[in-house]
Amino acid sequence: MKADLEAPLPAAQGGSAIRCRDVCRSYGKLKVLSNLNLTVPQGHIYGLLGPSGCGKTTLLKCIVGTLKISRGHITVLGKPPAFPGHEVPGKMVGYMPQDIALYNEFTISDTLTFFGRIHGLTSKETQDRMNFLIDFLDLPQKQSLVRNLSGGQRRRVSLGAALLQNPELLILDEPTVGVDPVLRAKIWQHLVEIVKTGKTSVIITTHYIEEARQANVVGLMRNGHLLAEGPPEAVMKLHSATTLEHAFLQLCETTDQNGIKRGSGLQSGALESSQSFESGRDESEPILGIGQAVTDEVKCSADWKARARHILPKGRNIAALIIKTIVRMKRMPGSLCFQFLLPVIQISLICLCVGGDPKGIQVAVVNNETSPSSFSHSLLSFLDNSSVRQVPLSHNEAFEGVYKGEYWGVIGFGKNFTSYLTKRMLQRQVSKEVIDGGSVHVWLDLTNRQVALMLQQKLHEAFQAFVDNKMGSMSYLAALPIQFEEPIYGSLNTDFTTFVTPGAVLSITFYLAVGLTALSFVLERKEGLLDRCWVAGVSSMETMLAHLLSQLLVISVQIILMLLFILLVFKNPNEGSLVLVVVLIVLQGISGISFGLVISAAIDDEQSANQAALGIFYPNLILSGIIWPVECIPYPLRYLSLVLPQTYASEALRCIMYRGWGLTQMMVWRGFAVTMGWNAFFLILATVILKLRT
Ligand SMILES: Nc1ncnc2c1ncn2[C@@H]1O[C@H](COP(=O)(O)OP(=O)(O)OP(=O)(O)O)[C@@H](O)[C@H]1O
Repeated sequence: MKADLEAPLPAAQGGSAIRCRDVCRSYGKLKVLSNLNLTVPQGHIYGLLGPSGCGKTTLLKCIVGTLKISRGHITVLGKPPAFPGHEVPGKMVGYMPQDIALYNEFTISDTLTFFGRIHGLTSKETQDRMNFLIDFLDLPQKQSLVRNLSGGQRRRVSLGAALLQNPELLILDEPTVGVDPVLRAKIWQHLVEIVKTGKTSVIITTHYIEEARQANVVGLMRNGHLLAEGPPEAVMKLHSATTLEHAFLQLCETTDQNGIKRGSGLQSGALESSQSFESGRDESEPILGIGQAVTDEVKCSADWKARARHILPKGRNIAALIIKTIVRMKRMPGSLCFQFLLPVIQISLICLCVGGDPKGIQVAVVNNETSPSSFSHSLLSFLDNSSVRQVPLSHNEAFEGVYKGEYWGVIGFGKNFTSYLTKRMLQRQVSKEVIDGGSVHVWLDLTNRQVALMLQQKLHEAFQAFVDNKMGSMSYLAALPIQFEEPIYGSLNTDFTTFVTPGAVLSITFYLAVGLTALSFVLERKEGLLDRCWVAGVSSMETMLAHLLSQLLVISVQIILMLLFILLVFKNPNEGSLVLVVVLIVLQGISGISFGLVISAAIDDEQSANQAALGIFYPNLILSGIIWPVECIPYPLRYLSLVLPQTYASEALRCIMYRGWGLTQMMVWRGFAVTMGWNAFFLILATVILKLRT
């Protein structure tokens, strides 16, 4: 039978473009590829056929290196994928994933230019190839936006991106879905043409089994096994079938009858001893573990320079990714405005609505003195009218109003308030009755502490002003024996907003960066864009760096706008160095980006990413001492609070802005150190998760 299958291959083109030996891959407990052997000869078209879910895409992802195999061995164009110095992933391979995997905001021209940049093509080379591909693939005008194209047109643009750099190996995952029969024939004709040179090899999956007759070799896959591999005519002949589809059915029946079950380990025996066009493997061999010696394993080595080049990020790729982000931003002005305006709106709302003094608080006044020249009237005239609205009422009405929630308290004066207070001020010894009658009595609704505290403070201020007015230079006689001198830091009229603002700026910068990073990466991964760029030769490190740099541009504008608002519009004080202020906020933005990378590395869908970001938002905001001082947090929780990214950073920013401190002060450098520590931790964690998940 083997002889049958060996016969009709076209002229030998040298070695194999792809060799898979005993390849295994699982998703959790689901074993998708099981001891799979496959060989794509150099200069041939290999049609990989099989029912939906049999593992074709998984195999292609293992071949291009976006998925790591659990066991076995793969060589692509002579070396394992992602081997240092090897251009797979990279320029040598053109990959068209099953998903469209194109940036919707790009035009056709942008798309091809982007991949041209990554492959290091000159503008002229890209233009020439673009003109050819637009004509060949019957694409609309190159300035057409991808999002406005039909499904079939997008698929053809995706194919164009894979063909752009004339790669040595083309890996096409269902390129002809949604393509009309004329164009499908044209694509196959093109593939046949390009392999004729012997330099290009193609592996293609398709649901249209019959179109694979144009392939030089077909591999029939089922349940993660390769059932047969050989030239289409030979496979059909072997099963006395007139169509490939029929041959495939026959093969499935035969293997079912032979009791070949998934995971039994017998499949490769069935294939290699009988139906593979390639010979030479002893099926009694054990399945290979990683790192075990294999007879046909290619031994590769790379010197330290190649390894260093492999690890070091390439400026060309970073530049291409940054340009990509800028082009996308330009195409989404609404989203860009939102990114710039949202932090300004948020910080403005905080400055306007959080921490200020309550205004227009209704208070019932029960004044039993009737004379307008009485002390009670005089004292009430010093009460801040913008904060406290006095409503003169009878005793009963006043208390009823408070019980109904109409007033925040009752201020009461006895009918002899003026005479008792005068006695109290002038006489050394007075009776309790005089003390009582000469006091302002206040009953408060203390359910709102801020309102109650403000009322207490306003009453104290009014009394002090009244005493100053009545007693002039002798006012100290009626003052409390506690004197608040000029504050050392801050000013007497500092409100709580001043405390909240620095932490809020950090928190807004951090969370916007988390959200935008996580969302953009999760969406790019979901749409297959990250994988596609990776196969084109962009490393995870380059992707992260490019995102970091482009996001820094956005963060810088956000920070400038926020600072302009808090310093110039809301007149927040800043006694310290503006440079330190900006650097600390930028570092917090980088923390946000790094944390967003962690989320996107660990989570695949946007809903879970949103949940993760939201899940930590409130606990972090509350525990970081941003809206309420850390000193109020009970002890075991306070330790947790102190290790969070924004706790020491907020304190440091307040110290810079309000105390004018610099980096020599521990409370300032500690904020910078903790932020940088978190940055490093998040970046390392994201890299480790990414590595573990491939
Ligand atoms: N990321 C993943 N996590 C878990 N299971 C997965 C994942 N990707 C694929 N699978 C499962 O692996 C199996 C093989 O999927 P794969 O996409 O490789 O099949 P396929 O042959 O390409 O199918 P189709 O022809 O429909 O594209 C399927 O059962 C699929 O559900």
